[in-house]
Amino acid sequence: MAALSLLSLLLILLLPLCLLLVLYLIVRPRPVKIPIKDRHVFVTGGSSGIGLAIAHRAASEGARVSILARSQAKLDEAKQAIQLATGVDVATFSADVRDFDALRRATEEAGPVDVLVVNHGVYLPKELATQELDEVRFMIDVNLIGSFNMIKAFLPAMKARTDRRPASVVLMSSQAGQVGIYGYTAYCASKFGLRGLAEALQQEIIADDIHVSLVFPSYTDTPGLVEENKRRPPLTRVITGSSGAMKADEVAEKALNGIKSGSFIVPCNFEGYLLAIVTAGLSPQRSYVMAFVEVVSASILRLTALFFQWNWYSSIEKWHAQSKQ
Ligand SMILES: NC(=O)C1=CN([C@@H]2O[C@H](COP(=O)(O)OP(=O)(O)OC[C@H]3O[C@@H](n4cnc5c(N)ncnc54)[C@H](OP(=O)(O)O)[C@@H]3O)[C@@H](O)[C@H]2O)C=CC1
Ligand SMILES: CCCCCCCCCCCCCCCC(=O)[C@@H](N)CO
Repeated sequence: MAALSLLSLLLILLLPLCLLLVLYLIVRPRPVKIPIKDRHVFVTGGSSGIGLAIAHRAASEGARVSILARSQAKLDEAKQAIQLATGVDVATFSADVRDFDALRRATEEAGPVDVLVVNHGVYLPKELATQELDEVRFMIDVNLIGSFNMIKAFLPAMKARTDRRPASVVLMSSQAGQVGIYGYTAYCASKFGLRGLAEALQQEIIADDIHVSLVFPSYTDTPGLVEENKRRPPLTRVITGSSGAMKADEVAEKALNGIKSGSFIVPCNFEGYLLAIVTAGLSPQRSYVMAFVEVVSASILRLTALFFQWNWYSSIEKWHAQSKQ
């Protein structure tokens, strides 16, 4: 009897250890560290919000920083703020990410980039039934096609870089790129699109020692969010109610840590970790510890996710019942 319980105890201990060992051996791509100090970090949308916070942090960590956005006035303001705080001279590029030729000119002027942070983005929430197609196209063009444009324009010089250390392409998604949310149809589509781009691109550029990170922030206090708040549909508010806004600098810290540790998926808060695990799917995973957590918690988190959906659909039902009265 005692021997039997000893055996089962051994098995209970051994099984997870074996799983850890297997995962340690098989996780791909292999772990990598991306240094930031003395490297060229290029941030789109670097004149405001999350992008500005990332540029700021990268500068204070000793990177050479360039920022790109449309408004030269906002770029100058950002440049000044970063210079005042860190003493680092930031290069600015005024261009629209929808204009591929302008991006080609920017890459020629900027020189090879080591960490390309494709962060720019626009969000105009509305139910699809009433949203004009122009607004839909605007979000897809800027968020998705604009990201393609950036990568197409900047990747050739990144591949040809003489700095042989590992490089990084970072895409700023959103939790709305992991789960569909009422009022965000076009925005969700643009951000879900980035995931397909990122997963496929990682396979294509791994041989160049370039590593993709996909960042998934929740609501973040930024000038963009202030505008979004003014037009967010009531049901969007109800469904996302539990998510308070993070500070842009907190998100920037999570993003930079994720980039430096070469993480493919970069969550930004606790909810984000749960979302990352439950939506892991076939995404690459470099960390055997995270892989272990994904494998053992998959079913319980799926159950949790179903409860979330139950809650969301109850809210929608209740809303419609009330508005009919
Ligand atoms: N804030 C939030 O709650 C969340 C944001 N995100 C994502 O994070 C990213 C940054 O968001 P946030 O900091 O809030 O945004 P902001 O609106 O504060 O800043 C957006 C930045 O992108 C630039 N930009 C916008 N359109 C273009 C364009 N066509 N070409 C070049 N640059 C452009 C803006 O400059 P200019 O207007 O001068 O061009 C600005 O620098 C976005 O991708 C967003 O989807 C994800 C989750 C939550
Ligand atoms: C196990 C399951 C855990 C589930 C947790 C689910 C939480 C979902 C919250 C989604 C919030 C969306 C924030 C996007 C904001 C954004 O991107 C802004 N730019 C939008 O305008």
